[in-house]
Amino acid sequence: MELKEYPDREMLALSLADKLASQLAQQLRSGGDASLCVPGGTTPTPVFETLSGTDIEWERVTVFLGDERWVDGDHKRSNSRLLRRHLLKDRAAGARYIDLFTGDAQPDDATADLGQALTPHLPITVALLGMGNDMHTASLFPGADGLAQALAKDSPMLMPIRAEGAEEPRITLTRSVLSNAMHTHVLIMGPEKREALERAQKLDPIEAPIRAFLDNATVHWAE
Ligand SMILES: O=C(O)[C@H](O)[C@@H](O)[C@H](O)[C@H](O)COP(=O)(O)O
Repeated sequence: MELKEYPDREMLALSLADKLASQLAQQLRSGGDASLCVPGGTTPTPVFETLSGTDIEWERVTVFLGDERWVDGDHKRSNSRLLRRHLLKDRAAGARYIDLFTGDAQPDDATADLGQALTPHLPITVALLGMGNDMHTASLFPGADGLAQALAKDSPMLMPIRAEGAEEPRITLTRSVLSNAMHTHVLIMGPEKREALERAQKLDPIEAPIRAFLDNATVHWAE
């Protein structure tokens, strides 16, 4: 794991957006299309705002979330809504977007079709992960139903998740997909998350799911 500390959140957002764009561009230059997996939550908004204006060939980039809350796309807790407002606009409006919320009654009904839609875009070129203070990432929450299966090296690509720390059922990409990304970045801000990261480094993924992705990751932190 590499830890990058920034003097402030603005510097972090500018520098990280630049890094993500250059890794996508590098993949595009090599001739293939690229995929970008991003987190929901509140932290990534400034990174999305900068990234959306970067000059790469977005038409050849497929964007999807690492997890989605099972709510309509216009619900205030929808991660897709956040992406449409802050990332999939400006130059990045040209990107292809795979929406993990299918409108099925339950996330369980959506995993097979979504797995088919995502497969052509794997391995993920660039994965950006967030982390909660409880050390969850994507919707891999400590104590969630099925967490051991989601963290297995041969996990199904996507799983429905129900967990105490989550307000609604969710769908999440799992270890087998997220840990195979060509480039992995973790974005955290503030002292509590820094402390949680340090705790996670000493724990097993079943207690600290972010741990499963740290070995090959660059962690970006600002106060
Ligand atoms: O849908 C979600 O909630 C996320 O994808 C989740 O994994 C998020 O990255 C962390 O919970 C951090 O969230 P914050 O950035 O809001 O602290």
